[in-house]
Amino acid sequence: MKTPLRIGIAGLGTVGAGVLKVLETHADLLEMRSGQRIVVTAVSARSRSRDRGVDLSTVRWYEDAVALASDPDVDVVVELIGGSEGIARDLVVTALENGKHVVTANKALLAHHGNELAALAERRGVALALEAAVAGGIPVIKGLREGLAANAIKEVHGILNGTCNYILTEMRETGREFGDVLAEAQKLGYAESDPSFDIDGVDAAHKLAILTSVAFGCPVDFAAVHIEGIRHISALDIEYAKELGYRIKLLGIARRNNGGVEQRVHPAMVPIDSPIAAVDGVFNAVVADGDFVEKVTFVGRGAGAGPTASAVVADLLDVARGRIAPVFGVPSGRLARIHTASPEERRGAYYLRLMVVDRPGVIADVAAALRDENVSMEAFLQRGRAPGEAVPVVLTTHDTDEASIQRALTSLESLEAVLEQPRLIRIEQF
Ligand SMILES: NC(=O)C1=CN([C@@H]2O[C@H](COP(=O)(O)OP(=O)(O)OC[C@H]3O[C@@H](n4cnc5c(N)ncnc54)[C@H](O)[C@@H]3O)[C@@H](O)[C@H]2O)C=CC1
Ligand SMILES: N[C@@H](CC=O)C(=O)O
Ligand code: NA
Repeated sequence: MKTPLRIGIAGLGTVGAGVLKVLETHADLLEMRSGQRIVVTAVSARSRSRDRGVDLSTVRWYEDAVALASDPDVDVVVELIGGSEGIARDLVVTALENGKHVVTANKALLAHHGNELAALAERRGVALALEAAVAGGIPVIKGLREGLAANAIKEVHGILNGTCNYILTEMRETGREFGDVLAEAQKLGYAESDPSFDIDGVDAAHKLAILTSVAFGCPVDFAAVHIEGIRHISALDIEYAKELGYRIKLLGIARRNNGGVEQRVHPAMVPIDSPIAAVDGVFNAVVADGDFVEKVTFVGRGAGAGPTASAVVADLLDVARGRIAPVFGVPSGRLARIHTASPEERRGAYYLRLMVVDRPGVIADVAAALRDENVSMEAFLQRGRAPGEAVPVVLTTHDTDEASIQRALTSLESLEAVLEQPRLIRIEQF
């Protein structure tokens, strides 16, 4: 019988408490599957008194999480504190330097420091496992790195933030306000400790940067991701999307383009009958397009205690089985830097909403601004009459260059009859 695999968990919040629960519930099942008992020998968290539903009285408690990384009775450090700097980074670096395996759900840390941490883990011959960091409970890292390893990947895209998808779904289905739904997502344990990371698209960008590295075999390059969030999505846009046959989703897209790879996170309209449009609530979806397998879609819960803990514990099983994969699918010295294609190189359709003064000649001015940039309109909506007052005018375009639509937008903004900043949402046809 093998000696137990001893783990130390730093951070006992939503995910940490979830991991304790899975380990307790499935102790025998996990041992049967891996051939090794997994035992928690040490923990660190801010509040010692909080009830986490699991008896921790025999477990060593560290006030200083970094000290846990030097405990001789810990084989694997599970980092569930969060944040790209400070304590989480110090803990992971110390654990790897001490030759301990690390399992983490921390996408911010990996997006900013993944390259050097992967190199350090390789030098020490230990695992740095990250399944929980991207799309929560969906085994998308394993899916790409192992299941699709025979393919050159052309594109990977998807819904990568559960909080935003939950907010957009609730707004659409119930007409509730953005702020109320966000508070609920926080209560459910979906949101980041700073929820602006969710709603401003930063969390999805962290995940996309990691996915891009695994999909294309390049170093993680968070700075290369173009990021827009969902703050400006209004109930009006959600209604118009419905009417035009679309749903609004916050998407992450990494696509080969002009010899490079473009990486973008932004809200997009997707056709209502596309598979991704049906992915609602806290669910995430990742679609990978491989040259031999073609499109593969992964769908599941992208946030919350149970789903995220499921991914953390699966990584612990890999460690117990002695399986140490290259962190990003390729040994870190062989990750090949790749040219970043600018978002300006996008070609596609767009939705545009303007608030204009309802008076003769305004629509002709709008049409002229688009004509001057060679932008062709596909649909046009203006309902109701409010002479002299603000009314919404909505249009969609045929495929056009991003650079052209951005120039047209600048002209439209400068029209005296355009009263608010125009809203532009990309339309993605998958
Ligand atoms: N909540 C979710 O659905 C998901 C979260 N993640 C990631 O998992 C990580 C943890 O997230 P949550 O559990 O949601 O956060 P949380 O805020 O619920 O828990 C964080 C824990 O870290 C502890 N902590 C903070 N500073 C500490 C310190 N200096 N020393 C020791 N402990 C400290 C807190 O006491 C708390 O127990 C983050 O990296 C997050 O991005 C990843 C996927 C899903
Ligand atoms: N805040 C994140 C948690 C999972 O990564 C999300 O909402 O997706
Ligand atoms: Na995952």
